[in-house]
Amino acid sequence: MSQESTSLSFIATPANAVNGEITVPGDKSVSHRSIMFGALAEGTTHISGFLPGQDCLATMNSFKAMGIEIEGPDAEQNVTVYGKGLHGLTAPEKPLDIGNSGTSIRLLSGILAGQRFNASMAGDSSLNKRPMGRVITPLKQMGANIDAAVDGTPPVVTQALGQDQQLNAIHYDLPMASAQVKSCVLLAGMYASGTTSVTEPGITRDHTERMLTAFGYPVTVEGNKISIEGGHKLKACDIQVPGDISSATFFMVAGLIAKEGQITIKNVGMNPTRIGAINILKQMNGDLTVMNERMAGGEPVADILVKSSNLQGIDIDERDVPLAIDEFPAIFIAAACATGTTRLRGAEELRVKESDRIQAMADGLTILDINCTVYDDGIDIIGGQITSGTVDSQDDHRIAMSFAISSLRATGAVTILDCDNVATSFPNFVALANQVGLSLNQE
Ligand SMILES: O=C(O)C1=C[C@@H](OP(=O)(O)O)[C@@H](O)[C@H](O)C1
Ligand SMILES: C=C(OP(=O)(O)O)C(=O)O
Repeated sequence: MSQESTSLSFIATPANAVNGEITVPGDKSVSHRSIMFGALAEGTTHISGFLPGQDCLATMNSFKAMGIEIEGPDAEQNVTVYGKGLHGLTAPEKPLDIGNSGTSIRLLSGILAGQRFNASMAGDSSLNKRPMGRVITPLKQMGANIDAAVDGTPPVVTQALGQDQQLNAIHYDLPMASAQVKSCVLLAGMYASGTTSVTEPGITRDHTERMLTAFGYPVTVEGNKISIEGGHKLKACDIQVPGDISSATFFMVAGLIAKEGQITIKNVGMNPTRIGAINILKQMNGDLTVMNERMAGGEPVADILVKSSNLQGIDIDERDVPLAIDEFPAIFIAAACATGTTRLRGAEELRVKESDRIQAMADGLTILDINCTVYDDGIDIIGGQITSGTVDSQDDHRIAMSFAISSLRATGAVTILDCDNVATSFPNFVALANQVGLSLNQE
């Protein structure tokens, strides 16, 4: 499986102002799903604005290994997927290498559970520590022959369904607010006889539901219950991937904490299930203006104007947690630069991401002389003066990028170890950061 990372470091030296207009790369969740649905659809799907990050390329390569012809991404990030229908995948010759991507392995588990061939998936050292029991439990209830290692981590291994066997439809109450688990069960539901449904304990990103509809597959949403009947078809369509709000958040926080300046971030996806970071940063007194709201490819998008602000600590509303789940490392940097204390609770899911993001951020903030107290499901951060030092990203892209922007308010250089995985979600982060005025070097 994937090699250990080769230890790229970032050296971020303080800078006063950020300025300019940028466009961030395509949304990771939408890019993954565009390949998956395109591959399982009948006809040719054209994708524009695809994210050429390692995570989405792992999804693409997995479908190529299962016989799907895919062209691109070209220089404009266009991708063409020649779909073969719900039953057109063929057995991969080797285990699928999923790299660093939790979304790929969990959504693919739902798809592979419905196939008539055996398959196996594993990834890098970070992914191979993440919990897969959360998808294996509902898939086994559906009659899938799927397993992971004894401790519930990858490899995830699926055995072919028998010639006359189909998955059973189930109702599943999600034990945690997870769009990956919800999507996994809905994808398996396409291969089940009858209607499969899930209820979620909190609203999570709804890109799967939106894309099923865009591909002409009926899906019903009633409150927090989503239902899908097996046996329908996906029909190829064109997908415009919006800019990733999770990537944009690093530049929102950069613009807010910088002592001077303003940044405009163009074409950011504004799906209501993803805007928790905007809600939280506005409550912290952040000067963010959402402009030119419009629809593109079935998803709302807008431009965001960000101005230097005096941030205030807040108690984060727990309802915003799943809507901002990937943005907390960057929000913690905003909290470190705010006046007073920011309190987060109900965010235990942060402990099972690419790293334990509560502990990884607390470790780095402590090295930079910011006081914080860690809880099982959250953290208190007391705003203060960020100093300088060497922090470990723990191989987690979002931890690396968050500490890179912390340098805007540091008294000296912030060195960040193990930054290779920034390429999983944001390949041109360093170039864009330097373009707006950060001082970021790599070695
Ligand atoms: O469905 C998705 O595309 C994602 C769901 C979230 O994970 P969980 O479902 O584990 O919360 C998120 O953290 C991840 O980056 C992408
Ligand atoms: C958690 C993340 O991704 P994944 O679960 O797909 O690895 C992320 O990108 O922050």
